[in-house]
Amino acid sequence: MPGTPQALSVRDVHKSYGTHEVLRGVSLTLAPGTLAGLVGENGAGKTTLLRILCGQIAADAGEVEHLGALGYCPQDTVLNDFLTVEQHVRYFRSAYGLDTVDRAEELIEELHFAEYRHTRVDALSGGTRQKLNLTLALMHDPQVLLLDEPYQGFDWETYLRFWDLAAGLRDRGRCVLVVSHLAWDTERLDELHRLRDGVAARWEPGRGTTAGSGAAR
Ligand SMILES: Nc1ncnc2c1ncn2[C@@H]1O[C@H](COP(=O)(O)OP(=O)(O)OP(=O)(O)O)[C@@H](O)[C@H]1O
Repeated sequence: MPGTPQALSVRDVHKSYGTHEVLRGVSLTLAPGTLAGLVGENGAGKTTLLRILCGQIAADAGEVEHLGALGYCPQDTVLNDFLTVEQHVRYFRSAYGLDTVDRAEELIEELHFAEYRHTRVDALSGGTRQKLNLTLALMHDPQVLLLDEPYQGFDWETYLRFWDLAAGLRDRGRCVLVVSHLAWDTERLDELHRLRDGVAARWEPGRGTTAGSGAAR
């Protein structure tokens, strides 16, 4: 809708690694209260785009804007093997400047791993590490969430809980972008975008792409 502030706005983003042109003008807009998917084949540039969106790397050209705080859950967990779950939460509380860890506690309960609160990361299963990774990305209740393959290693129950969590965030007005190499469970999404040949396009599986990639909603 014209005039409505977008939660995330990406305009004509370009990125090359040496002579390898990965992003060739990506445009994408997401409104507040949107649960969106971004799919693309291995190597399509999804992680590159997310790293640009969260400021980890610079684009060669283009503009990115977002409302409020941003949460980024990277594909690889960024955890310290020698710290417990609770120590990670305390560390991130301080990094985010939060008064309480109430939201982290809620997420730990929602994702069902409270029993590992005092366990060191090197003794956690891969799925539980990923639950902690997700909790750390969400515990400051960001307005915009960028989740790179967030359900890797989750068992079925946890996978379903993840989607409940994502839908709940959307219902509270958050903008959630779930990135995957598979167009899987797309009916859970409000909208789906595909990254291909360096550009993003709105995509309806089985019905093809829609011209004008940035013209979401
Ligand atoms: N730091 C880097 N230096 C050089 N090339 C890179 C770098 N990071 C990524 N690439 C290349 O850029 C392309 C896009 O990589 P990227 O990780 O963004 O893709 P992706 O869509 O996330 O892939 P996947 O689904 O496998 O995670 C790949 O060809 C990759 O090899």
